[in-house]
Amino acid sequence: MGATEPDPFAIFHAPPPDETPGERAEREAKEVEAKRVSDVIDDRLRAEKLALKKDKYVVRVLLLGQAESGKSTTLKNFRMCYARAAWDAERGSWRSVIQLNILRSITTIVEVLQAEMDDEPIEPDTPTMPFSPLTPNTPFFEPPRPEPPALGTKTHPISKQPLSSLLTDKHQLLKHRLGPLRRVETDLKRRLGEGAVEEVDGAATNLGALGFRLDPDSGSLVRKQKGEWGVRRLQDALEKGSTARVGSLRGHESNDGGGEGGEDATDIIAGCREDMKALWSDEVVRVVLKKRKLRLEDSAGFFLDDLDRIAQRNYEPSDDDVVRARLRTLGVQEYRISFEPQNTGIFAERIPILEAGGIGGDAGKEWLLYDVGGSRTVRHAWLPYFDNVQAIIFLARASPHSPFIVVFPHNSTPTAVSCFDERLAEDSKINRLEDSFLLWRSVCGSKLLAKASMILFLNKCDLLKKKLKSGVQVKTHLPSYGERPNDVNAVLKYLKGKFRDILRQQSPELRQSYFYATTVIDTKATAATIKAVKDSILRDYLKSADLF
Ligand SMILES: Nc1nc2c(ncn2[C@@H]2O[C@H](COP(=O)(O)OP(=O)(O)OP(=O)(O)O)[C@@H](O)[C@H]2O)c(=O)[nH]1
Ligand SMILES: [Mg+2]
Repeated sequence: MGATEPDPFAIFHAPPPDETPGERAEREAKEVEAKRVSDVIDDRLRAEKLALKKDKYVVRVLLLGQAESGKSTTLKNFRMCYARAAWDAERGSWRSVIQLNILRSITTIVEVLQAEMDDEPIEPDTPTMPFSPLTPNTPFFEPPRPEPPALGTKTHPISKQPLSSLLTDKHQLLKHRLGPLRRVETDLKRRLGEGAVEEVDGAATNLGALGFRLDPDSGSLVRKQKGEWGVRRLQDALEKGSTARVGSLRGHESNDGGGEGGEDATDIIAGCREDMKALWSDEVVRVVLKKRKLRLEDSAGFFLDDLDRIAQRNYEPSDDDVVRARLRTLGVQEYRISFEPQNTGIFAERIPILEAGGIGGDAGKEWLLYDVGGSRTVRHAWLPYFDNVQAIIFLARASPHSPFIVVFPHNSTPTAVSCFDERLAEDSKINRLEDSFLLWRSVCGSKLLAKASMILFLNKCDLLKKKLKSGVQVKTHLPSYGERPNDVNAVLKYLKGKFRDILRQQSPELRQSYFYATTVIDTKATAATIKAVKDSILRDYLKSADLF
């Protein structure tokens, strides 16, 4: 239509010929309002379109796997490599988590000593889940079922050997002097946990079978729930934890665990450094721990060998400390990482081509990484995140694991420690591995995830190495392992084969897959793995989006 031609619709918009000045004012006001509303709608549509366009180019990666398999630790490695500024800003606030990890170890030892002094019997071994054949399509997001005791599992108490004669006034004194640390621990727990205390996967630790719970008011463990804590919003928890102040060791209760009059948790911990060191280095204490099958040095968040460095007033966590710190994830944590083209290898090569073609110049720059809680009770929270996922990084523990629960009668402190007890280890290990296989099977078989690349980390290779070196025979714990060599490479090959078979059988369609043997607390080695993973995810993403 030419610019000079009359608008045929103008008649519909024209004011009535007999319009009064009042009507005119009213009409004009209505027109202004209509225009405003129309503009708002247009803006919103534009924003939505832009967001949709941007969203299309966001790479979504989910970290999945059992509890304590190393998901959060892997994510820490990612952030250390590719979100350095945010990582540096957050590092200091991990101090309270590391302190809590230390306090947990100390109060556990104190509890053990008390149990030994009281000549408490060691509880019978925990009944374990019977090994069942892998069932196709087993849903993993169901609430946990109570676990029946293993068929034919014998429970006979470990013989009582009172060490009380070796426990002297020195131990009483240490116990007395370190006793108040429990209050600091309680306070840190309360702050870091933000009341988000949930029941934990019984299958992973056998605690479900025993039934413990963490009392949110006192922060102490009582039967029927679990002795760890978790957070929904990590940053919030870290911030709160880092400001923890507690009542003085000399007596008065803290107000909400803190307040102006309280001592800083760091001061109290620094003040107890020599006593904590004396406790941990005491030979009799080591014998008691061994007797009660507590291998703290192999447990998550172990820092007792670093007390000289960490129990200081001016302690600042190092990268390695943060990587080794243990804070259980509950719910789903989302992390955004923006990759800069110059640092992204394959991505850097492709960007000019993509931009020249005018398509998806931003493709693959923005990543959303989702870290989830791995215990059975929180797996239901994974499902809403399965949509539109580019890759799954699945963490499985390479190390045969036999959680052994020591039950303390007073104010119970259950501790799952990776150590081998011949009787228990066999069942527990198989169950744990079975759970991991079932989980992997469910993830591989999910139709929602059919197009996602699958990346498997067989993690905790350092522990595997350590255990094999100590003489543990894999076939004892995993009968199907047969007569294969009892060395790291053979075990990894065997596990990889199993996981690969499941992937092939269960995947709804052909997909990319990658397998890595990892020790994600080794940040240097992991940096290389993470880079390879990033590049392959990106390559697959660009291919799938027809941008490559
Ligand atoms: N020795 C050793 N420890 C590891 C390794 N990977 C992780 N850890 C430690 O194991 C503990 C548990 O790791 P997380 O990353 O918190 O486990 P997760 O899978 O996030 O566990 P949830 O949050 O409970 O699901 C932490 O204290 C880590 O430092 C490893 O390769 N070797
Ligand atoms: Mg985690």
